Amino acid sequence: MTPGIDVPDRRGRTGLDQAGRDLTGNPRVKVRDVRLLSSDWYVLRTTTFDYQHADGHWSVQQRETYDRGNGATVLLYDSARRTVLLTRQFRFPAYVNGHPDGMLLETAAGLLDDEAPEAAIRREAAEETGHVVGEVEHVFTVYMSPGSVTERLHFYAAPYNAATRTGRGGGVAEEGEDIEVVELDFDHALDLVRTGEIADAKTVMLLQWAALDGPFARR
Ligand SMILES: Nc1nc2c(ncn2[C@@H]2O[C@H](COP(=O)(O)OP(=O)(O)O[C@H]3O[C@H](CO)[C@@H](O)[C@H](O)[C@@H]3O)[C@@H](O)[C@H]2O)c(=O)[nH]1
Ligand SMILES: [Mg+2]
Repeated sequence: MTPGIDVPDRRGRTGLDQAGRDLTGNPRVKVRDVRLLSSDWYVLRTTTFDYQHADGHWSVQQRETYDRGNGATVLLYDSARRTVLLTRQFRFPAYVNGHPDGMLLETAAGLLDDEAPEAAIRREAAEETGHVVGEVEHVFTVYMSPGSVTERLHFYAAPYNAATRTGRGGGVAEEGEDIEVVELDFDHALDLVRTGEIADAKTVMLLQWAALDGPFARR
């Protein structure tokens, strides 16, 4: 009996070794085996598959995948005041890998929790920043780290202003979240990308999109 496979793990999941076994979309890939390495919070698997190379020969490959589900993020912007609303929170994985204090400036974001991406991002924006936004604009949906992490991240943008503020934000305290809401002048935010002080991929992508194609683009 293995938690996460035949009996529930601590988050109630079973069958975690089934992912990918039924894939048929790519005739050059035949999944042979899926081994669950960890399901303590998110899920780590190693998958063995036959892979047909471009020259026709087959080889056996093994790849670890880290599965934390899918996520969504939103750039909150105020065109009239030329500002954006970001969050600052402690990120241990960044801290342990060279970030000076692990306090990252990021666009509001979160995991989907079985919701549709648009519903999830409205909930996360409200929880993290205290703003209940109206229409959200879909920007793009991308794989953030396709060699190892399964996650697809859905990107959105939405206007905010004094009228959309309904609470203080800060995240869900019971989940251990401790999030500071940070309003920045848009040009200052772009400067922080240049200096490396904004070092979170989704945030860099949304700020550059806003300058190139979004609300602050020169047209
Ligand atoms: N106990 C426990 N809790 C965890 C663990 N990992 C995460 N959590 C909790 O799970 C929740 C995740 O918060 P969300 O707001 O849903 O996700 P996020 O971490 O902000 O993720 C967003 O940013 C990521 C980094 O850029 C993105 O990868 C992700 O797609 C999303 O946009 C938080 O309450 C966090 O404390 C863990 O190992 N153990
Ligand atoms: Mg979050």
